[in-house]
Amino acid sequence: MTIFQFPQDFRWGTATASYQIEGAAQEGGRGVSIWDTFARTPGKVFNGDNGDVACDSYHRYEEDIELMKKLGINTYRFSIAWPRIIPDGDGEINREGLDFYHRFVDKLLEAGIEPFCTLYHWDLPQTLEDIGGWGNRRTVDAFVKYAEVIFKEFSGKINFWLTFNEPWCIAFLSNLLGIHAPGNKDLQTSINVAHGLLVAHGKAVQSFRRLGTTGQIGIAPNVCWAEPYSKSPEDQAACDRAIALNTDWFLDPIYKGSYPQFMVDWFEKAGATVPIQEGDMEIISQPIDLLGINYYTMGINRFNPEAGALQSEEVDMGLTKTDIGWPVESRGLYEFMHYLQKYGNVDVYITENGACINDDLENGKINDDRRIAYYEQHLTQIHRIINDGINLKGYMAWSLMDNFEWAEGYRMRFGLVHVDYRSLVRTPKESFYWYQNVIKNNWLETRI
Ligand SMILES: CCOCCOc1ccc(-c2cn(C[C@@H]3NC[C@@H](O)[C@H]3O)nn2)cc1
Repeated sequence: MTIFQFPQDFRWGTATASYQIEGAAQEGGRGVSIWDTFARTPGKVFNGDNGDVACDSYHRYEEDIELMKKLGINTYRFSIAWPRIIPDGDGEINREGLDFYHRFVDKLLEAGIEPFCTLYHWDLPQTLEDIGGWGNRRTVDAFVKYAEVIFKEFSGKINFWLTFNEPWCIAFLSNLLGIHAPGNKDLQTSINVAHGLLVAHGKAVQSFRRLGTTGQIGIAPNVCWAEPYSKSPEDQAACDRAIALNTDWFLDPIYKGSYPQFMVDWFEKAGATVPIQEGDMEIISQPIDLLGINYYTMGINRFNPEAGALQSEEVDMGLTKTDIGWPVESRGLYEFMHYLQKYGNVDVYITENGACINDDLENGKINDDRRIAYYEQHLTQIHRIINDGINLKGYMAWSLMDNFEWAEGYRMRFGLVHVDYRSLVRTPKESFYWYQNVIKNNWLETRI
């Protein structure tokens, strides 16, 4: 057995997102989001599942906060649903939506839990998608207006802010691969979306500073760490492209004021260009205070000219997989965090990490040992990373509870707490109690 002690000020938390847990999709003045539309499009979401009810956290948030208190977390990452605040995307403010989040945030603060707020976690008002979504500058300006409403309302209550969750998913998973909403499958569209959200990010950071909003602000890319299947230069280049599209494509503009040229050249060969306007890169590269990093798995990749826009194919190496099919390999988190140092030793929070393990109730318990093993491996890497002097300041497990896992619907379960979607009864899993013990001790006791 080994004991890994964490820093005294290390933040322990969990993460969720509005569309995945709230439900009440037609309540409180909420408008329609692209995920309401996408989920109702036949064949897009497993079993035709949608977020109409989800975990009903809109009504059960006090019960959720009691679970957080029991878990012992001091930080809770959530997202605000833009369609609850400005239902048609760019028009009237919905006071009822603001009041809901005030009640929620006040309860969190009462419980001694730090709110860690994501402004955009994929639920774009449908009216803005109807005019071209993030590729239309009107959507960018509407986002800034929405962000300013939230900054003015919650400054002083919220001190940790993220503009966007997983920009690669927003741009490429959703507009090149078509797997998430709105489901486009076009390279130029996806590059336009990526650029639009980056400009929106930069403008929102400018507003954050101008309004004197309390706290720190950043963005949360999801990581793709890939290592070459062979020593061939082609396989290494295929890995470089896969890593860069999730990370450098977004963080180079933010930290360096320019896109990674080798990727710009790669896409130009495919006939796609970045729609940069005068002043965009200066706006995008507004200094930020922190980074959220979402890590789930890593890949062993090789060059394959038939393997999509990047010609980079992940090879199945026979590793243990979670129930969503992702290899369990915590080493990639350690390697990535050292890769990230090229942007400086910036303050980083792991804003998502977790395992899809679909164990169900057995005699009133959920013995999700595989999830415990996943967390033990990844928290061991977190300890190594901190010991290397990297400014890793906190960790939020994905997720507090089972919830709507996008195109996978409700069949894929990432929660520390089981949700019975018929009764909405919440049941802490064995991993909940394991994580509770880590938090209480502020140390990790490995079993080997
Ligand atoms: C067959 C081709 O496949 C291409 C890759 O397809 C995917 C799908 C899904 C993901 C994905 C899902 N998650 C978890 C979420 N993070 C945010 C939060 O809302 C969680 O629910 N992270 N990444 C990545 C890649």
